[in-house]
Amino acid sequence: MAHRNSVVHVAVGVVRDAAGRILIAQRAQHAHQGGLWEFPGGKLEPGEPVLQALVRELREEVGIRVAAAEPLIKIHHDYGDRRVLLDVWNVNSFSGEARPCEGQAMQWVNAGQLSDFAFPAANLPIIAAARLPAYYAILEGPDAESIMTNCQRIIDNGVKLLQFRAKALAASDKQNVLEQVLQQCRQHAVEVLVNADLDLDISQAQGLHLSSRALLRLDRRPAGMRWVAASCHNAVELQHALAIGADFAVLAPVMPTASHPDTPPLGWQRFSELLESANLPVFALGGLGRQDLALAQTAGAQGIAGISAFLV
Ligand SMILES: Nc1nc2c([nH]c(=O)n2[C@H]2C[C@H](O)[C@@H](COP(=O)(O)OP(=O)(O)OP(=O)(O)O)O2)c(=O)[nH]1
Ligand SMILES: [Mg+2]
Repeated sequence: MAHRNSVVHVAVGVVRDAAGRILIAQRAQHAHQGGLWEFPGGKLEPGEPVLQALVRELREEVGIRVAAAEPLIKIHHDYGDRRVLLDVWNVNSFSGEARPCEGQAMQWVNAGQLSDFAFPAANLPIIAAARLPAYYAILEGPDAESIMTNCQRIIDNGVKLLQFRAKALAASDKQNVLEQVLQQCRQHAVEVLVNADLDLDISQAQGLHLSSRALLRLDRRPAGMRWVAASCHNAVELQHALAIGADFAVLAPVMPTASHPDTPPLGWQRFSELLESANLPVFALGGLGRQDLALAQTAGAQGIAGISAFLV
């Protein structure tokens, strides 16, 4: 029995096959959170490094040999009868065929199907993280033509998630340009979140992106949206994003950036500290490029967000 005040550190794997399907299993009825679905994994043994525990647990529970894993997200959760730290890793590289070694029910599912299964409460942000890509592009430009050119460049760079910000556009052009962007993105299966400050009809978009000011004005998640995201700069804003039920946040600026020359950058150390208690997928923004992805993930990020990062 775990001591009431100790935190149970758990290594968890989001295992993906070549087709991009994710492996889930059902927890034994008598176990903690029994009967619910989970990503395979288990408790670290005393003194055991987390990656070693991940490799051991995935071998014991589903019979695969992990070849490589990258950090996805860390979740702190208090179940009342137990406090856990879920240390979640992406596993895209493994050998052997997954099988239910402990007699548990097991399935490969598409990321979009994850919400059809009952998971423990702590898993909500893990499911968001598993569904989200590693890049989030912010679409800006001085006029309609440059916005459409930038949109195409972002798509050509393989980005699948985009925020329509377009702050500099004339108010009368915004709705029209948004519609063109939505059409272009739809053809390439790119999801679009619209910045809430633009005050547009977003019924055809996949989500809403809240500026930090818009975030702090809300006390609940806007209804009817597939994705709700928020721009954050500090712990208070991150906490508020979590409290209203946002799916993910963008935390900025990590590095010095030309667009906000007067804002002191957080740096990776502070960024990483803020993520320790975020319990949400968080993209790193500010002075970064696609080449910073591994660094960002090591600091606990979902990935990289940027304006110019995806135009080159
Ligand atoms: N593996 C896993 N555990 C999760 C998830 N979500 C979640 O809240 N948990 C919790 C439930 C448990 O309290 C804890 C995992 O412990 P566990 O019972 O699986 O540990 P274990 O595999 O070492 O099992 P055992 O040897 O103690 O039987 O983390 C998840 O997605 N995967
Ligand atoms: Mg387990």
